[in-house]
Amino acid sequence: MKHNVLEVKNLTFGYKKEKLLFENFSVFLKQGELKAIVGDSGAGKSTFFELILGNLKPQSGSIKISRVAEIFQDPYSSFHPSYTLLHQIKDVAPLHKLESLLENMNLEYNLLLKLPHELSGGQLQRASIVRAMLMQPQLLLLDEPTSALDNVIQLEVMKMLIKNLDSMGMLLITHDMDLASWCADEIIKI
Ligand SMILES: Nc1ncnc2c1ncn2[C@@H]1O[C@H](COP(=O)(O)OP(=O)(O)OP(=O)(O)O)[C@@H](O)[C@H]1O
Repeated sequence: MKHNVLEVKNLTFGYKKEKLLFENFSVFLKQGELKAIVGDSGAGKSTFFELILGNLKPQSGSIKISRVAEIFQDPYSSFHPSYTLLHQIKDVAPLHKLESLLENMNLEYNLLLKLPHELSGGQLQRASIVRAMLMQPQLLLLDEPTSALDNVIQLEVMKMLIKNLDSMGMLLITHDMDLASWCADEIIKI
């Protein structure tokens, strides 16, 4: 039986009491599932991730999460500019799985010896996926992970992410309905 890696029950939250972004909102996510969160600008998508990560407190309801990692929109913001990628990857997790992950993500080891700005956006986003995977999360939060990349690379990066879906659940924020329909088990509109 696949277990829930995220349980959001009857969540109510608003920055101001008179303007609630979520009212009795529930989401359950299992290992091996990918659910997409879509909604207009300002609907509360990023706020939802902040609530899941515990950076904001709900007015009511409960949120239960498993070990979590996050991949951001802009891969350059995921890494410190003045240290090599290898340095920043080995800081988060043991490296024993590195070789197969690099192969999986189609990345040369030598690229890890470079500084972030020496890589292309697509290469760097793949490196940030390698780092997230090394953390062996059970829940992976993806906030527009491919929006800073060009169209061809977007699909390639999403395919590589999905290769890892077996061992975790993924929640994907996206504006791209085509992408959501292509990869998600369920689309949640907020
Ligand atoms: N710290 C804050 N204090 C007060 N209001 C906030 C705060 N952060 C966000 N908001 C408001 O809450 C609403 C939801 O913002 P949020 O960033 O979650 O939306 P979003 O769906 O992620 O939008 P986008 O698609 O544009 O990134 C917006 O109206 C925003 O102005």
